[in-house]
Amino acid sequence: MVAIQTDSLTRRFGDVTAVDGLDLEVKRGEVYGFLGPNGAGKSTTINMLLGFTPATAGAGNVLGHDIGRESLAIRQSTGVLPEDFGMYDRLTARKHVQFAIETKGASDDPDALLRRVGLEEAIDRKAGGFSTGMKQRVALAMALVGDPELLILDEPSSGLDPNGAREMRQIILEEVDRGATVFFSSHIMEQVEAICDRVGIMRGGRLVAEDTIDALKEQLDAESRLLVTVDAVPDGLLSELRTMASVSDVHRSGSDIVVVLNDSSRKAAIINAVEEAGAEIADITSEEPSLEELFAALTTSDDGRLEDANSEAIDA
Ligand SMILES: Nc1ncnc2c1ncn2[C@@H]1O[C@H](COP(=O)(O)OP(=O)(O)OP(=O)(O)O)[C@@H](O)[C@H]1O
Repeated sequence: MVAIQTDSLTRRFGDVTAVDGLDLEVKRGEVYGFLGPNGAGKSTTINMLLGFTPATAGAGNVLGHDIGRESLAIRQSTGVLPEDFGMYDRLTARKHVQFAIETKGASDDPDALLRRVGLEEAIDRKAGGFSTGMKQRVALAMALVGDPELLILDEPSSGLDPNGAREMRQIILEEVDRGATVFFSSHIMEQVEAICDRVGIMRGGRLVAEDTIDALKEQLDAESRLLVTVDAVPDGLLSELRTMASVSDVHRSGSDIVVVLNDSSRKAAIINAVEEAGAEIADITSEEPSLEELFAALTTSDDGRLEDANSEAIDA
């Protein structure tokens, strides 16, 4: 079953094509991370999915409802945390959540929802004095009203401190456990890596990559690094390693031999070669590329190659 589907969805603002022929498919029960640099078209896509912005061309449906004609039904069964969330300064946190409960015809307990998002101390306080993170928590409580089938969260962790971001992650996982689908945009790669089943990466209004994080790393031929700590580097070893298959770089960094590989299954062969050359291995560490590097590769370079941006090398 599909939760979100778009077909060549396009939105232009004058000369700017914010979203350009987007084909998305998010399955029910999935946690889908919608990524991309500033201005890539994420919020515009979300606004079209919810009927806040009409599409210029293309089509889409959310939970089986057409985004052009049935946005009310979509919003009724979706919990939304919008990018710019306006609050009523003179209303308390409880009033905000009560308002969302009434709008949805739900029967939640507003205090329980506010406790769940960590705002138990501020239930009766007016939102005018809330910090950005507190407002974000109220918005999340409102999004959770009515146990929605789908949560659409635009930058859910913005303004949250590290504890808040962790709690947000926990709540998202609890929602998925009860069967919800979660579609969220984020710039926090750690968070995305921790909870997403799949990610889609937008650039210039187009989806430039979409898959599981592991599969994306493989598709990109992403480089992994093997750090072999040795007692001493035998003469000629570095040159020998450089000639081995799948090795793209070899250098020495202190007592480590750093081998950059574009096929992580070749690690055992490297370790064997180091041992056969007579070096005593004290430690072996392997570093896989991070989502951060993957994101940078897909959104900044034309050839999609990963940059080698880690330790400073001292060439032997
Ligand atoms: N109402 C609007 N009028 C004119 N241009 C707009 C409007 N909304 C968005 N845009 C433009 O569309 C493009 C995509 O913007 P959008 O807000 O969707 O990006 P985003 O990926 O959500 O960025 P961010 O990560 O900064 O939130 C940008 O060039 C933006 O300036």
